[in-house]
Parts: sequence; structure tokens; C-alpha cells
Amino acid sequence: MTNKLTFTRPDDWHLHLRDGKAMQSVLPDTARRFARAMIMPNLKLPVVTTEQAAAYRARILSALPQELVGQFEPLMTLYLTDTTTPEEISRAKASGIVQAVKLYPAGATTHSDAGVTDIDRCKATLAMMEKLDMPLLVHGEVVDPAVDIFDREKIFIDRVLIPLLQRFPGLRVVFEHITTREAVEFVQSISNRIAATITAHHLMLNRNALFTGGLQPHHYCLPVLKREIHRQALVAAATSGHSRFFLGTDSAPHPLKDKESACGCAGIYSAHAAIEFYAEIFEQAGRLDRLEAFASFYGPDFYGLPRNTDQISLSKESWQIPGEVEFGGDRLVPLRAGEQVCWRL
Ligand SMILES: NC(=O)N[C@@H](CC(=O)O)C(=O)O
Ligand SMILES: [Zn+2]
Ligand SMILES: [Zn+2]
Repeated sequence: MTNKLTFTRPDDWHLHLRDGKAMQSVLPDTARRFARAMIMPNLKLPVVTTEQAAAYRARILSALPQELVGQFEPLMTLYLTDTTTPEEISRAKASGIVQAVKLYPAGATTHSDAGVTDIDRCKATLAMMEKLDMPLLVHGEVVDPAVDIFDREKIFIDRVLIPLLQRFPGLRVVFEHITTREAVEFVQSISNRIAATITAHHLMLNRNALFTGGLQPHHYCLPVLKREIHRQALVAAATSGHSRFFLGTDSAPHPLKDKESACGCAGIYSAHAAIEFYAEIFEQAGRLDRLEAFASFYGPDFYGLPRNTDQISLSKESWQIPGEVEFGGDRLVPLRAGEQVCWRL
């Protein structure tokens, strides 16, 4: 049995840090574990320009606690809207700090109101991204209210993703937080230009977790948890050694009061034990030997960034996750609150 794991420091390729005091509360959890994170742009006022991305990046860096200064690099993204211009993409590319552009279909998820209403409106901008090799990150769900919520990812592949890839054959795409067998198979079926991130919660939980013992708002996220067959397909993909599946937590903190509400919002906080959760998943699959590549190699390889050179260590030692943590003056309930996790940083 393995009691200690030492491997190349990982990166988180999908992260929500929020802003202000809330960001200050959650940032150390990520920065202690990961060298870099792809920072999602869905702030209340979305990050739509390079200038805003640069300012947000500076706020993140100045929120780092003293002992983590110089240890963590935020990788910035722009929020694609119907009116994002090709010139903005050129500026983003030239800045060197913006790594990707994020597509939120309008209304698909938390803070997506400013998202794209019709992808056809973004043609010129997507063409510029293709030309400059600026990757497109997608929240891959259709918003058509006639489509069952459990099918929104699968339908997105046919209605949006396939036509998009055909129209822009050079555009590189990351299918974010995939949740279905269909998404796994789709990524496997396409060449090197498409990759996918997989969250810890979609690897650990199926949709029963939304209802065990009563309604569980802290297990509600988008895309919503799916059936067990899909969870198994995700575990198989993550632990397969396939280089186009890599780690992205989609850690998405919300105040307790917004989750435990008559209209609870979507998002699961997992940054407090992110790499520990992934270690558990890979261990249970008998594939701890493949954790490092999934967590630390395949992401930078896809983005054309250098792999990290320092290491982290986890030991086989159970610890209890707190029931709640401080969050910008509010409280937040982390994933697996009050229960044990068997690896410790
Ligand atoms: N995943 C979620 O359920 N929520 C995310 C948005 C997103 O990643 O879709 C959030 O920002 O809260
Ligand atoms: Zn999303
Ligand atoms: Zn997200």
C-alpha cells in the first residue's frame, strides 16, 4: 500500500476565485496545492476586456498571503459576449496574460447572463481566435428549456460543438467540466484540438447525491450530477492515461445563504481538499500511478505551457473537513463538510 505520494505540483485548469474579500478567503486553498489555475471570468461584472483581466490578475496576486507570494500564477480568461471584437482577441493574445476565452451560453449557469445568445454573432471573433491560436473554453450545455436538464450536455455536442469545430477547423477547444459518457466518447473521437477538464465532484458523486436523506443543495452544480454510468465513464477517462483529459476542479464557492435557499444557486466548493479528492479517486480506481500525468502534465501540454518543476507530497492520513469555513464575511459549506478525507497535504 502507498502511504506517501510525491509528484510534480499540479495545476487547476478550471477555477472560480470570485473577487474582493470572498477571493481572499478561498485563494490560499488553491495556491497551497496548485502552481497555476485557469481563472474563470464570470464575476458579477464579467471580465470582458484584456484590461479587466490584467486588473483582476493584479487583485488576485495582491490577495495572496505572504507565504504564498511568488508561488502561484493565475492564468486569465476573457468572457465571450455577443459583442467581443476580434481586436480584443488580438489585445488579449499580445498581453501574454490571457490564455483562453470562455463561452457561456447565455443563461446556462451562474453569472452567464452576459453570455453568448447566438454563436453566429461571434463568427469574426472566433475566426480571430482560430488564427491566433487562442483556445475556446466551453460551458457545454444548451439552454433550450425544452431539453431535459440531464441531456443538455449531450445535445450541446450535436447542436453547437460539432458545427463549431467544422466551421473553425483550426480552433482549439476545451470542453469544460464534462459529465457524460457521450462527452468522453466525443473527446476521444476527435483529434488533438479538443480536450476536456473533469471535476473531482463529478468523479465522486452521481445524481443520487442530490437527494440522499433529503434535498442536498451543496451537491447542486452545473452541469448537474448525472447517473452512475456517466460517473464511471468519467473515472475511466480520467484514469485512462489519455492525454486530453485533465484536472479542472470547477471549485465554485457561494455563501451558505445562497445555497441553502428556496432557490439555491449552482456551484460546489472543492478547493479546500482538491488534490486530496483526486488522489482518493485514482487510488480507488487502482490507478495512483496515473494521477501525476492527469493533474500535472496533460494540462500544460495542451496549453503549450511548461510543466511545473517543483513537487507536492500527500500522505495517507485521514483528516476531517470542517462543517463550514469563513467566506468573505459570510460562511461557506465545503464539499464533504464534516466528513473524512484519507489523503493529507
Ligand atoms: N459550476 C457551477 O455550478 N457554477 C459555476 C459556473 C460554472 O462553472 O458553470 C459558478 O460560477 O458558480
Ligand atoms: Zn460551467
Ligand atoms: Zn466553472
